[in-house]
Amino acid sequence: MLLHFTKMHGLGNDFMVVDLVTQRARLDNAEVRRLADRRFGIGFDQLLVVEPPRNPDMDFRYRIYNADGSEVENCGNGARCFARFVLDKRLTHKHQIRVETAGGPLTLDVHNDNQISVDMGAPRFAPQALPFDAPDEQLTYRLDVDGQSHEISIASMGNPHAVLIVDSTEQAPVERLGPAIEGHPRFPRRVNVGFMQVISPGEIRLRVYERGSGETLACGTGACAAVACGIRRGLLTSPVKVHLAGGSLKIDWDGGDSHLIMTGPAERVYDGRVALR
Ligand SMILES: N[C@H](CCC[C@H](N)C(=O)O)C(=O)O
Repeated sequence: MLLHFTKMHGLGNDFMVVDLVTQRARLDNAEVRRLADRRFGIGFDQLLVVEPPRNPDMDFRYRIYNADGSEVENCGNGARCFARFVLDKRLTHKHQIRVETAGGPLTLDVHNDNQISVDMGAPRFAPQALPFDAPDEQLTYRLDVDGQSHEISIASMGNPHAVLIVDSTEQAPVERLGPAIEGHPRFPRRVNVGFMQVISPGEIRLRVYERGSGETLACGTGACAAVACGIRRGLLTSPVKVHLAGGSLKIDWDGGDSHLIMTGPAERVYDGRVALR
């Protein structure tokens, strides 16, 4: 069977996007891992799947799979590419698109200047929302990693994030601490790990070691989680510009239960077809 797909990226966080509204295919974890391989397959950080909604109030169901085959709750850069894809493929003509994800509903707004805003819902900080093993909700936690104690903040954007503050993202020990925290036993479903350098109350640099994919050039939900934790700790004030290796995002959040809005680009690279096993 030949599966049509579009290769896309959001600030270098790259995706294989598949329309399972007009196509039918079964993609199990092993097949996702094979397709994710950058030599034996197509190569991507995440696979994004467009399906008909289960909730009639929604336009689509949006499913996300990491390169390791794990299905996850949300992908922010992917949400912007999702909006661009369903319009390009004429699966909708709407410029405000409602999608259901395993992490909750998202609203995608496609602007005329090619930027796309995503209403990511309200960040959640309760440990059980991630899940994270902690007795109660705090602004920061101590986490012992390989005999060293690190201060972290946590947030859920539907998917789990740990955020560390670093003096310099360039010097941050991402290769060592990223995987050690991603698989830390206090995160039973693993965790995305953000390394945030505060430049000013309205500007940060960020690197993210992503759960199930490793360090990526950008992480949309990671940018949202880092800004939410920074605002909550009084280090940042909305709006915040987030500089990532692949480019910049704008995050607006008024705190509390208000919804966080992420704005940035989405690019199409090529259309392809791949033979499924
Ligand atoms: N690795 C993430 C999913 C992709 C998130 C990222 N690519 C984004 O743009 O939000 C997780 O396991 O929760």
